Amino acid sequence: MSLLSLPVATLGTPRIGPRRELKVALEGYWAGRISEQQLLEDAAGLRAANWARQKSLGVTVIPSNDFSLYDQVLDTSVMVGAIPEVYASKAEPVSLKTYFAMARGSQYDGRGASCGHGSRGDGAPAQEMTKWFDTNYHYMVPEFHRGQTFRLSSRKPIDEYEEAKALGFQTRPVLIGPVTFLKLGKSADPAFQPLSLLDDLIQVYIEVLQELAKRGANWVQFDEPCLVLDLDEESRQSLLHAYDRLAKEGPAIKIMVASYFGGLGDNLPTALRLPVAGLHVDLVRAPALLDQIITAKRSDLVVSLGAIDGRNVWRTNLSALRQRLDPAIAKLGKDRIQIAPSCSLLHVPVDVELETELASDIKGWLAFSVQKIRELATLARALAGDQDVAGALAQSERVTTDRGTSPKIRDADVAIRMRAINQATRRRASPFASRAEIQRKRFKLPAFPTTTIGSFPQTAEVRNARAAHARGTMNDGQYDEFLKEETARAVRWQEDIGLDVLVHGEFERNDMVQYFGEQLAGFAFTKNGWVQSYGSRCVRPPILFGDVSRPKPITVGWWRYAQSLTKKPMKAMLTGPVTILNWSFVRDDIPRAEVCRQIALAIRDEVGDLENAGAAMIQIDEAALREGLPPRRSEWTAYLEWAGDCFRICSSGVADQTQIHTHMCYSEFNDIIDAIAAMDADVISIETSRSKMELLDAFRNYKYPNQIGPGVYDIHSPRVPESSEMKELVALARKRLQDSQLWINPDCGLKTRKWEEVRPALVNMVSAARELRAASTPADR
Ligand SMILES: Nc1nc2c(c(=O)[nH]1)N[C@@H](CNc1ccc(C(=O)N[C@@H](CCC(=O)N[C@@H](CCC(=O)N[C@@H](CCC(=O)O)C(=O)O)C(=O)O)C(=O)O)cc1)CN2
Ligand code: MET
Ligand SMILES: [Zn+2]
Repeated sequence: MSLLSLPVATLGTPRIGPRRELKVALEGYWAGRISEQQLLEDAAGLRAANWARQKSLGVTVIPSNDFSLYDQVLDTSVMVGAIPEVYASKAEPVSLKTYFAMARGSQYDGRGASCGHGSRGDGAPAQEMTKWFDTNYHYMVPEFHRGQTFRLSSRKPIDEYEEAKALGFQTRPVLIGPVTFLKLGKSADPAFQPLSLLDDLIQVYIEVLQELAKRGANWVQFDEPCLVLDLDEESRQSLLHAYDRLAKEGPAIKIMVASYFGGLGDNLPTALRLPVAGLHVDLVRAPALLDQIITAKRSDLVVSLGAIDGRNVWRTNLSALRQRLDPAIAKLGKDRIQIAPSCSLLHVPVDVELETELASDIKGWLAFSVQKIRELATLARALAGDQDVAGALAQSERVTTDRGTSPKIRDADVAIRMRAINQATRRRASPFASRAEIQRKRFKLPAFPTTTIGSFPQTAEVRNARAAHARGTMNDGQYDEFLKEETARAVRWQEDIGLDVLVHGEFERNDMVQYFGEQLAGFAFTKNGWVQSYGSRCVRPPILFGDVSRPKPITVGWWRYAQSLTKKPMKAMLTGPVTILNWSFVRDDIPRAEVCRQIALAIRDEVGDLENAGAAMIQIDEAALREGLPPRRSEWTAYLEWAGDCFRICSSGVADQTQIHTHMCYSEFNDIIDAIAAMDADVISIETSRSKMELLDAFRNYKYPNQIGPGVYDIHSPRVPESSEMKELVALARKRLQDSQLWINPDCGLKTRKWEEVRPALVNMVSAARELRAASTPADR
C-alpha cells in the first residue's frame, strides 16, 4: 500500500463467499451432511479470506463482525439476549441450535427446519423476516415485550475481533446501533414502544465496548441507517441519549456512526450533535451532504465519505469524483477523512473477474466488491496527492465515457416508442365494474375461486437439469422434454385436486427476474454475481445497461403448451416492470422512471402476444413494488406515480375480457393503498396469512372495489395448514371484503417448498374453498 493515502474503509463486505461457500456449508449443516464444527471452520475460513483480501487490496479500516451465519440483525438480538421464550434458551452463550431455530424454526431437529425459510410449525416458529430498508436483503425482525431485559448473551463481536487480531488484522468491529436495532423490532403489544428499552440495552452495548477496548480495539462502527428515515422527536432524543451515555459511561473507544441509503435531511442537526468521533455519510444517494458536512461546526468529527456506490455495479469515474472531493477535503483537512463506499458492500456481488462469459466491453464497465475496494484505494491515494494513480484515474474516466457513448446502450426504436406513450397507453378500455361483468360471464368461476401464485417446487432435480443444460451435458431437446414433463405433471395434478385457475409452475425459470433479464435486450447477466437475499438464499440480479426491448416472445410457448393440457383457465405468468427494475442493477445515466417505462413497454409486448395466443388471465407480479419506496415519505408520491404508471402501461393494452392479475408479497398496504387501487388490476393476490388478514384493513377502509386473493397459506413455512385454519382466515377476510371479491390462494409462490408440503396444503386449500361454497348462499358471481 502506498504511504500517500487517506484511510480506506469498507463498512462491511459480502459474506456468502466468491462461490457461495457459506450457502454450501449452511445447507450442508442443515441437511446433516456436515458437523457444527465443520460449519464453524468454513465460516472462519471465509472471514480470514475476507480480511486478507481487503488488506491486500489496500483497505486500512477493515471491518469485523460484518460476517454473519444468517443475518446481522439476528446476531444483534442474540448478542443482547432478545430471545423470545419459545426458543427457551437459558444457556449463554446462545447455542447454534437456538440461533437457527430463531432463523428458520425448529420443527424437525436442532438444525432448524428443512431448506428454505423456517416454520411456524409444531416446534418453535421462525422469527418474522422483512426487507432491510429499500434493499432485497431480508433481516429477522427482533421481538420485544414489556419488561424485556437485556444481557450479553453472545460474544460474537468480541470473538471475531480477537480472531482477526490473532491473524494479524486490526479491525473496526461493526455493531447495529441501539436506536436502529430497537426501531427495527416489534412487539406483540402494539401499544408498547421498543424505544422505552433503550437504557437497559445501552448497558449491554457498554459491556461490549469495554470488552473490545480491553482487547485493543480503538474504533467501532455503529450502523444507524434509521438516520435517513423520517424520525419523530422521540427517536432523535433517543439517539442523543444513547450516544451521550456511551460517551460518558463507555470506555475510551472511538465510535463511527454510519448512516446510509439516503441523506440526513432534518436529522442532520441531531447527527451533528452526537458526541461521537466519526460520522459516515452516503454521498451517492445524497450528494448535497458533502456541503452540509463541510459547513457543519464539528471540527473534531472524522468524516467517512461514502463516495463509491455500494448499491450498484458500475465503475466510478474517479477523476470526476476526485475533482468533486478535493475542495471538500481541503476544507475539512486530510486528517479528518476516511474514504468508503456509500454503504456496506453486502449488496453487490464479490468479484467481476469470475465472469468469464460477459462481453468484454460490458465487463469493463463493472465493479463488484473487489473492484470497488480497488477504486476506494485508488481514490484515497489520489485525494492524498499521490501522482502514481493518475493513469488509473484517467482510465476510469475513459471507461465512463465508453459506457456513455457505447452504441449498445441506445436503441432508436425504443426512444420512438417511449415518445408514443399517451393516456390511452395507460388506461384499460372500460372501468373495472364493466370489465368484471364481462369477465364473470366469460369465466363462470365458482364462488371463492382457487388458484396459486405461480411457481411450484424448484426441486434439486429441476435445478440439476438446468445446471446440466448450462454445462452442455443435457442438450436443448432433452432439457425441453424434461421441463415439459415437469409442467405436464404439475398441470395434471392441479386438475386432479380441483384448482379452478391453473399455472404452469415456472420450472423453466431460474429466478422470476433473472429469467426475464436473460431474454430482454439491454440486460447482461452473470454466472457468479450472487447477492445474499436471506440466510443461504441468493439472487443474481441482472445488469440493465442499455435501452430495453423484447426481441421475441418469452413465455408464450410455455403458456401455450400448458394451456393445451387443460380446459381450465391457464393463468399466464409475468414479472412486472417495477419488480424487474428493483431487483436488477440499473444503468445510472438516465432516470429510473424512464428505464422502468422501457421495461413496461417490453412487458406490454409480451402481454399482447399472450392475449393473441389466447391467454384469458395474465398475472403480472409486482412483488418489489413496495420495497422500492424511498426512505423519506416526501419522495413517495413521485415514486408511486411512476411505478403505478409503469404497471398500467404494461397491463392496459388488453381487451376488457382479459383478466389482469397482480401479486405482491411482504407488503404493508395502509399507506400506499391509493397507488395499489390506481394500478387497477382485476385481481390482486397478497401475503396476509401471518398477519391474520389484518393487512386487508387497508382495502376495507379504502372500499377497494376490485378482486383480492388474500393468502391463506403461509408458504414460508414447511408446515401444512389444515383446511379449518384456512377457513378461519377466510372468515376474517369476509369480515373485511365482499364474498364476490374474494379468491383463495397461498401467500406467494411455492418454489422454495417441497412437494411433500405443497401437495397436502393445496388439497386442504381446495377443500376449504369447497366447504365455504357449500355453506354460503349462491354467490353473486
Ligand atoms: N430476485 C428475487 N428476489 C426475491 C425473490 C425472488 O424470487 N427473486 N423472492 C423473495 C425472497 N427472496 C428469495 C431469494 C432467492 C431465492 C432462491 O431460492 N434462490 C436460489 C437460487 C435461485 C437460482 O438462481 N437458481 C438457479 C441456480 C441454482 C443453483 O444454485 N444451481 C447450482 C447447481 C444445481 C444445484 O446443485 O442446485 C449451481 O449453479 O451451482 C437455477 O435454478 O438455475 C438459492 O439461493 O438457492 C428465494 C427467495 C424476495 N426477493
Ligand atoms: C416473490 S413473488 C413470487 C411470484 C412468482 N410468480 C412465484 O410464484 O414464485
Ligand atoms: Zn410473492
